[in-house]
Amino acid sequence: MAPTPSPRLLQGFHTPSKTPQSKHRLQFSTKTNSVHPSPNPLSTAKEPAVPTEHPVEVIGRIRDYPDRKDKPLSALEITQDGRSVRLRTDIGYRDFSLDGVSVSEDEDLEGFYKKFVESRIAGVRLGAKCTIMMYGPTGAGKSHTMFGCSKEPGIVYRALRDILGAEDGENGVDDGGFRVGLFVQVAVLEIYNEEIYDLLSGSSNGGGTSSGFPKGNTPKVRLEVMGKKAKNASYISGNEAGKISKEVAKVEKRRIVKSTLCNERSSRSHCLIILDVPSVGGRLMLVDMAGSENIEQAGQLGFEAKMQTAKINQGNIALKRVVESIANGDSHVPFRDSKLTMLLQDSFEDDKSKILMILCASPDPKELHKTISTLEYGAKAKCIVRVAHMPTPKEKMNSEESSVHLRSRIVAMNQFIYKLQLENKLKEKERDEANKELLRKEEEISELSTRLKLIEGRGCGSKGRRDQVKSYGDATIPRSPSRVFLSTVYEGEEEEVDSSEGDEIEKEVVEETAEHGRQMIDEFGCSAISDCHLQEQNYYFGDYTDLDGDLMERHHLLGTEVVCGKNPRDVDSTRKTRIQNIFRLCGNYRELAQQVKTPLSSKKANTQSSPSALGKDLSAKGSPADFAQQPNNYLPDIVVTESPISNSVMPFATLHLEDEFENTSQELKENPRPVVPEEADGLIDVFVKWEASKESSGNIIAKLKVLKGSTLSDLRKLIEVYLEEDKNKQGFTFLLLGDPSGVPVSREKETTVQATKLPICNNQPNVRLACLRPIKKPVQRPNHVPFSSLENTLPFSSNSPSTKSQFVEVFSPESGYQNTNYLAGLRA
Ligand SMILES: Nc1ncnc2c1ncn2[C@@H]1O[C@H](COP(=O)(O)OP(=O)(O)OP(=O)(O)O)[C@@H](O)[C@H]1O
Repeated sequence: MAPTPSPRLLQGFHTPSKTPQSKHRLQFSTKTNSVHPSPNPLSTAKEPAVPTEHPVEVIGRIRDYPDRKDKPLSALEITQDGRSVRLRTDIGYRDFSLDGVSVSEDEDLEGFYKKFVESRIAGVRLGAKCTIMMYGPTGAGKSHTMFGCSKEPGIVYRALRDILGAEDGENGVDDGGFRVGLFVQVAVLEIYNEEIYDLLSGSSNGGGTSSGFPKGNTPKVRLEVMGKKAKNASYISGNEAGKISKEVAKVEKRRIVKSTLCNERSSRSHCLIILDVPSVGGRLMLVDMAGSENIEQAGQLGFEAKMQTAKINQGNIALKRVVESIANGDSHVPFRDSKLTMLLQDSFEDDKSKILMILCASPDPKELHKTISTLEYGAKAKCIVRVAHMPTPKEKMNSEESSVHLRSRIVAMNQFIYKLQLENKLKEKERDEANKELLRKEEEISELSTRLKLIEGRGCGSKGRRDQVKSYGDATIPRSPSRVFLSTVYEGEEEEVDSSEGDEIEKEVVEETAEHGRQMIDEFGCSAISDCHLQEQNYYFGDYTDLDGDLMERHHLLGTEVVCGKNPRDVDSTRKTRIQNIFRLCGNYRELAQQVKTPLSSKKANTQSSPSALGKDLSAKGSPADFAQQPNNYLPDIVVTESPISNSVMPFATLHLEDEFENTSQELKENPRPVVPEEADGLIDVFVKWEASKESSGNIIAKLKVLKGSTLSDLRKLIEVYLEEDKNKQGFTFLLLGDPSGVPVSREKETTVQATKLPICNNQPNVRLACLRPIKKPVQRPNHVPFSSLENTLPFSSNSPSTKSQFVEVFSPESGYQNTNYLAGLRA
């Protein structure tokens, strides 16, 4: 027999657009006659997959024959998978697909409960919401399944036991204490003639309360529906399943029953047992519906009976319409059509709620039409699917606003983070700079501390040395031939040197022999002698009055003495100017020394002209300090320390000593030191004057000491140094004969003409006269830097490029060959 669904159901699937106001979009399928209908028709369509769920689970329970002795062949066949029922008739059969089918003859209540209900009850303990409703015609076993019988408890008591926990041995069930302690609240309602009654309320002494149990057969309290719940419903609460079960069993007997043709104790009302688990938010609704019987078949006669039956069916019919409306996607779901549907509204609308519909049916072929009607209803309910909640436009807008707000906050936070990172980088940079500055300051402090210690260490000695300087002036120099260590701070004065000079001028304490000072005092009558140590090179000077009564100034540096007239300008000249001259001398000699390595004490070296040989001998002697400590070697009066300059000036210091031996005092003669080859050489005095002219009187302007082997070029350097202080300094040429009739020596020949070629002065063989012819063109003198290279320090008296180049060839480091010749010339 072909299924005959209602024309409305055959209209097919709903469309979501039809349920814009439906909070829960339930979908209903009409494929109830298929053997394996899909619960979700959308799953078979080629539409985008939408998350759905199956909120209504339909289970069929086929009761036993009332009379087992004379039972006909069953009209129902259960498939092997236990999910489909085949209804056989005389003209064919009809299959109904359910979620499960149980035959009570084969499966008692316990088995049925465990198989289809127990899992739902467990979910309620965890906070799920479940509605279990019994649907079927009268006498089909709804109340039997829900409440059981004396032999076996029904779902209500099993659920209470499972949720609350049964005492050991109670109801013959030992749960091992698993379900103990869960607190529940239970309300029992009855819907009769479309009125809600509180079965827990009313008692013989005034009615039940929420905290007590109703006593006696007191009138039932009618309740109003507020929203989706019965207002002011009584409830029983506790965690003892036994006590609550007893009360539920007691009030269940208060239901209105009536004997009908189909059921001796037919339930004339719908009974709802509502169990809440507040601690977890779980809810269990157990609904035993009144029989959906045919009025005539039920044998209800009379207007009142028919009206009662009609009211009973009102709930069933309303529930059926609700299911169909939800399934059809109607804009309006008639929940308010009956009290039953009003109280069941949450069961359909709540996303967390599931419905377990138990279809009770009789295997009796006489009840076939009622069975078909019941199975059709169940099949419809089974096909209801719940589409996942779709956000409403308002919710969507709120969500979008929320997303925009969050994005703006993210942007703001990113900007804030970026700002903090920049500030952090700046602070790190400042910290690094501060650390560097701190390190610099620490280095300065360390350096200053070192200087302070050095100064403090010199302090005592300096005072003594200054005293000795004074003794120089008083001509009380000890005449011991032994080395007298005379040390002074630079120039013996406490004046601060100009900072620009101070970097180059190192104040050092030096050891000085008494000979020089004494010689300057004895021979020249210097009134005061000051000495200093410039870059580890001795320099001392003093004033004296020469035989002509002229005030002269005598300088000694590196074996070279410079004697010059004490120009009145010198009185006003600063120490700085004097130091500049001395520095230039030192610079020249340093440069020379770097070019030529001359052994000091080797006589052979005096005749050797090979630079390599000279250097070799020097290296054989070791360091100057080692050399000075060798007993057979001459101890220079200049204490040479380990420094590039002192090493470099060592040969010239020795040369100077040769001269000193020639002019040695008696004490030195009494204690002759080993004569070194250089002692055979001597110095000649060269008086310098300008050629007499309109501008010059021709007086002697300076007296210089040079080596006999010196050339005019060498002499020029000394003169130019002297002339550095002369503001009217001019270039000059040497007059070989010392008078206007003399022929000037060209600059090119100055390097080849020895100073001894100059005319003898005052008939003294070791005295020469250098007459200078001024070159009119003034020469701009640059600011010289102490110890700079010669070409940068010494002024040029001629603009001739050849002269300059020659000059450079002699003294520049690149002119090793010429330097060698120059030294050889000096020594010759
Ligand atoms: N599975 C069953 N096994 C044994 N007896 C049953 C079974 N189902 C029902 N009965 C018996 O059938 C009778 C009717 O059952 P029940 O009262 O449960 O029907 P009902 O569906 O509730 O009918 P109504 O709608 O009129 O209340 C009861 O006496 C009950 O004991």
